[in-house]
Amino acid sequence: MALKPQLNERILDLSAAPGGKTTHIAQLMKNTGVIFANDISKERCRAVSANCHRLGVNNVVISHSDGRFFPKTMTGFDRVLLDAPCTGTGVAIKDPSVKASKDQKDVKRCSHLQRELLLAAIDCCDAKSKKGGVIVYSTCSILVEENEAVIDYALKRRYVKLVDTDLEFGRAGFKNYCGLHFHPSMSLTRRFYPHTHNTDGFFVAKLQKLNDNHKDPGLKKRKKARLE
Ligand SMILES: C[S@@+](CC[C@H](N)C(=O)[O-])C[C@H]1O[C@@H](n2cnc3c(N)ncnc32)[C@H](O)[C@@H]1O
Repeated sequence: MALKPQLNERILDLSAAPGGKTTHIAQLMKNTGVIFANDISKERCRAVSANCHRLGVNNVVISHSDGRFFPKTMTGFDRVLLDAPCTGTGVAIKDPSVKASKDQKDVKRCSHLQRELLLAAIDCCDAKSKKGGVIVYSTCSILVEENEAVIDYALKRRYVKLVDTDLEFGRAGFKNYCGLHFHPSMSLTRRFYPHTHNTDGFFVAKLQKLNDNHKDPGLKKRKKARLE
């Protein structure tokens, strides 16, 4: 797992239901430390609770709130996972209805929400954490709008850098795509395809937080305009 949780850490799973990854993280942490498992859906939070009980997990605190506002409640996590809500284009092989039920509006809506959630995930993470300061972003979509474009947006707004996912297979993320140009480090992200890797279509990026400030994306342009 790209998140690489360590014993006794403070972990946040920002959109956690039904809890597949939360319970796996708990297992890797041998039930030590604490995992905050949040999801916007109260109904789906019940599934997180049921799965934790079923698997003997006892280091999880479950909350249901809109992850975009989570930094207002709590920050200072060693590691944060955002397994983001997405169009699910990567699982079309299992659920062909995705192909007909999603349109460009859904893609835009998801991409917008993913950007907001990723900034929130970064803001919840502690850049000074001795062991961590790590954020993992994943989707089960293969669309650039939901993956590289979201990461690129965050790189411009927060002090984070892409690091190796340590995953042994998968293709490199796109640095350029249909006239869009992303940060050169985008090759550190990983794409997975059903026809190549015999998995669901999936995307994973790992970010290291460098400091807790926010970047001002318009600053360079304004400085340049002042000099001209
Ligand atoms: C891909 S699923 C997460 C799957 C989970 N990581 C697992 O392994 O079981 C995405 C989740 O995001 C939740 N979600 C959607 N919008 C959200 C928001 N604004 N804040 C928090 N969670 C949200 C959905 O309810 C859904 O459960």
